[in-house]
Amino acid sequence: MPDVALQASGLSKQFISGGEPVPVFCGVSLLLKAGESLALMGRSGSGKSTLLNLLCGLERPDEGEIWVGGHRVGAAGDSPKEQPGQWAGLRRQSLGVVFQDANLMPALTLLQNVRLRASLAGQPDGQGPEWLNRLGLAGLEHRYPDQVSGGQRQRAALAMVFAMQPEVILADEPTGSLDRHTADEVADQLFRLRQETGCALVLATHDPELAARCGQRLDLAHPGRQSDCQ
Ligand SMILES: Nc1ncnc2c1ncn2[C@@H]1O[C@H](COP(=O)(O)OP(=O)(O)OP(=O)(O)O)[C@@H](O)[C@H]1O
Repeated sequence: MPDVALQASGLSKQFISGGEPVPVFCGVSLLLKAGESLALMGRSGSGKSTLLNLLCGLERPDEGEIWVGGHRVGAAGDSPKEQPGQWAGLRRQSLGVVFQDANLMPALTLLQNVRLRASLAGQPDGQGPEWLNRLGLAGLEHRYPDQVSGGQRQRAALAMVFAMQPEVILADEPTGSLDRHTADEVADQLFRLRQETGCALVLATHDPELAARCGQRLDLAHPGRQSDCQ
């Protein structure tokens, strides 16, 4: 695994709403080595999800560059024709993305979801039961996502992402919809497995306790950040 897992430099993004530009953030930079973790903090609407979308290629930056595993993969001026395939390959193999919801395919069991994700990443799918077991889901392998609780779905989504053995996990409020006790359990499993596997982690969260478990913190609500945007 390369030493620098994820790097971004000078990222800026604005949307157009009602014909008017709406700046979200400007000049955002970050650097994560293998095994490091970063909490993305900021009030609602400060751009946490938007930044995660840039870091996994679902949105393009207006300015700035992104490197994954030492390779420059995204820059503001890149041809849109070249980028989708490159980013899709990274999301298949190197970038494990955990969104707030809609991570699991509803027509597949938890085990089938984990196996599919592992095999798409070129990893052994025979370890699916083990990943589910490590996330505390033994016995639920053959249930469908709508037959388990929200916390169990979040754990299955994490099992799926760890089964990819990615270089980087990007997680958007992975415990946001859970009660405190379940959120703590899911967070414990997330950080334990992150440490074991050595992947880097970027975590968008409103939860200061969860953020405190990350080695680095980036606050998108920092005063002046949006007013810096021209
Ligand atoms: N496709 C879009 N078109 C226009 N504006 C958008 C679009 N997507 C996001 N925005 C705006 O960009 C800003 C940042 O949104 P984003 O979802 O990244 O914030 P967030 O920090 O993740 O919020 P939350 O904590 O509520 O999830 C918001 O003002 C939002 O309304």
